[in-house]
Amino acid sequence: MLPNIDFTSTQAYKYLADHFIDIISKNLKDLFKADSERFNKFSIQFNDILVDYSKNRIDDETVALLIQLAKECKVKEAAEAMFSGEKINATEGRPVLHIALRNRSNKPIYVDGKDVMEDVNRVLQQMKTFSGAIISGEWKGFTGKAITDVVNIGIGGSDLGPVMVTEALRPYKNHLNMHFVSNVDGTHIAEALKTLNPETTLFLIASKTFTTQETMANAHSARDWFIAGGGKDGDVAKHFAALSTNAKAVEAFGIDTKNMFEFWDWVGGRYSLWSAIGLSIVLSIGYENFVELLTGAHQVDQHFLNTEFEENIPVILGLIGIWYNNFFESETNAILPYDQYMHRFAAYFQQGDMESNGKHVDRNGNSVDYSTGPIIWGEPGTNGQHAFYQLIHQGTKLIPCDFIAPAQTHNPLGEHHQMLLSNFFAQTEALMNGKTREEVVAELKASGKSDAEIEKLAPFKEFDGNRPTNSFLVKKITPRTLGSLIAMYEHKIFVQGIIWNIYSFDQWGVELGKQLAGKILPELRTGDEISSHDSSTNGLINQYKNWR
Ligand SMILES: O=P(O)(O)OC[C@H]1O[C@@H](O)[C@H](O)[C@@H](O)[C@@H]1O
Repeated sequence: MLPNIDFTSTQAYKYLADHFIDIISKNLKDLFKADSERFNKFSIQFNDILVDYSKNRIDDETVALLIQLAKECKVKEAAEAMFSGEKINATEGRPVLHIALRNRSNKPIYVDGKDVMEDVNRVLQQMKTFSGAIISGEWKGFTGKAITDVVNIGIGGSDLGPVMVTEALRPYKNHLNMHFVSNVDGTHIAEALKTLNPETTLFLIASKTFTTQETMANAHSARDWFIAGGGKDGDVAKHFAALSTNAKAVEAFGIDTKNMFEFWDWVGGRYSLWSAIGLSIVLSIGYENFVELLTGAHQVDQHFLNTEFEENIPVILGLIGIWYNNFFESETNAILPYDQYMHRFAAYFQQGDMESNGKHVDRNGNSVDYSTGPIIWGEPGTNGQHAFYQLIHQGTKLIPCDFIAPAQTHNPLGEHHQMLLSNFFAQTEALMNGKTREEVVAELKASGKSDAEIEKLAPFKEFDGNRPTNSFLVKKITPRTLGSLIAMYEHKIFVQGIIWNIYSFDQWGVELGKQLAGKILPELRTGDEISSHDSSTNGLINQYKNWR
């Protein structure tokens, strides 16, 4: 059972509310000046990842009170409930066990009396054998040629994780060309198929439920293309595999269940890249590297479960997020990787975080009167600097930012990496320190501006600073460090969901639109004028019919 506590009625929350009034008047710059130990105190190194959270609007008391909050909200007990296979996803009646998928210790984890590790290891072995045959070229297509291209057809959690990881780990990739098709917009699959040869293409139909409209439509179009390209029904087994929890639907689609890679309803879609959904990752970087990814995540799982809150990265990150969300009333959180390969990291955690904690009903079924999950967004640096950082530096909104950068690049090229990292360090420093009126005036004077010009320009060139950041300095982006980073964010989201007293592992909010689209689709099939909706929806549908 998960705890059921209104965090706003805890002692810690009341103390934090008072303490907030004190902190709001303090400047980060001064906090650094006042405490030479601040960086040492407020940074944690975990293997090859240094997490520096010292540039946050916190002091010793803030951290102590936030930790008290986590304790009062029984975060540890909740983590233990998750790790031991309790059905903490109560609205779907399921355990939440992505941690079992990367449980490299193989310590048994029981669901309804059965050790799930047997199934986990069986499917991992199946993925190893299959990927080995495809990568080595031993697996032949219907005309006897080896596979050259792999198309993962899936959406949401069955797409974002595999895309993000295969992109982030491109330096580890083999000769197979990877393609990802998610959108039901026919353009997506049409463009992907243009360059492909049915004789040498393998399709992975990735869908937990195997009922998702977009994925099924794309899968059928891929199958039609394959048949039109010379494949026979009997050849489908050589070119289609399914990654799913739904064996019946896989069979009904015509995929041999021998080519089905199973996972289980205790794996949430947005937490599924560690499962059979990761087959495209395995095909791209090889099984050994996939195991490294799992190992990195497993190490963080153990850290999260066993480390005191003071040194516990996901707990600290989760609490700092709550500090901004519920006291500073910040609404968004930017994730800014200074690594081109990580360009889908923010998109991945848009689903990871927003689908998990974008809820306004607490675990009692009541509407909450506090703010929950933040809006997650971001792009790789330095591109973002030339686009939206203006608002982060000088806008009216407080935007806590996560900066992520590798110390070592996979592409040493002249001074590129030093330039990149100089920007990473500079941005967090600039956001913290800002630029005072005196500094601006001195600078303008030195550039020869008149007093009148200086007076006019100075307000626009001033930076308040005091803008918070977390810095993640990673020795190098490897399968292992990436696995660790992802798991840190996953558990951060968990910590926040527990404190907000919401269910982080369901996603009922995506259903209504799906239901209505299901009703509208038949209306679009006819030429009749539509009048069954509000006037806006009717108007749009009828104009669409006029124009199509
Ligand atoms: O893997 P499936 O069943 O096709 O689902 C894909 C996605 O479907 C969406 O509707 C869900 O909100 C996501 O959580 C999920 O990842």
